[in-house]
Amino acid sequence: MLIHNLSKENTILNVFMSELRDKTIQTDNMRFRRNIERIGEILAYELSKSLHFKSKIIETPLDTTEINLPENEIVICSILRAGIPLHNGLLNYFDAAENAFISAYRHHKSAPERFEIIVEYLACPSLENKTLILADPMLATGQSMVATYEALKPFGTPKEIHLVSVIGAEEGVAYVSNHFKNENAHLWISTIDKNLNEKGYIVPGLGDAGDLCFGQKLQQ
Ligand SMILES: O=P(O)(O)OC[C@H]1O[C@H](OP(=O)(O)OP(=O)(O)O)[C@H](O)[C@@H]1O
Ligand SMILES: O=c1cc[nH]c(=O)[nH]1
Ligand SMILES: [Mg+2]
Repeated sequence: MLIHNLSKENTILNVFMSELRDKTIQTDNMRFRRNIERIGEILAYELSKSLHFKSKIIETPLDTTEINLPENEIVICSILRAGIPLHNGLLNYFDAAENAFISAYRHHKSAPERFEIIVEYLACPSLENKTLILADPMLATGQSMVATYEALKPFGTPKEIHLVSVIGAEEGVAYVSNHFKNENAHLWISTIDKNLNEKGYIVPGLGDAGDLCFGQKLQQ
């Protein structure tokens, strides 16, 4: 799997990242969601550099011109809840993409450090020979991404897979990297943090992305 870590370069992305992480600024839910969406747009732009382009002739009012346009049939699959603003950002750029949604949440069992991934809802078009984008802002242990990919297998075999995320933990990045090692796969990520705490939260991270987007939920 090819890893594209955007934090290696200084860009405007750093402003959006600093606002997501800042414990005061991040309490503005609308700004938090919008910053994730804006990062989705940046990641879409970066990912677009790896698409397959074909030349097309366009007629302007004055003449014709040749331009290369992407040919990929894209399906964006986001993981509820926190995936929704990232999904919107990707869809803002990939106008013609088809869409899939999956609910994968970490269900904490008896001890806070133990959880399993519960997949309950799944809506997906055919993935056969398409370009699959899996979007989730947080890549902590990597289990949600992998459980999602496994749940999507009955919908067909994509010809390439792009994982899109905002913050990953080194452990989760290693886990998905290993899981997708035999696939034509890329990871597009804003930054990678060192640690995971005992509850599976990324450190320094930003906290609970789902809650920061949409408010706290009652534990099931
Ligand atoms: O890499 P992992 O260890 O699997 O963790 C990442 C997942 O955890 C969060 O979801 P959460 O279960 O908090 O659901 P939510 O989006 O509804 O808050 C996050 O949005 C990812 O989906
Ligand atoms: O740090 C983390 C890990 C998983 N999910 C989150 O929202 N934050
Ligand atoms: Mg959450």
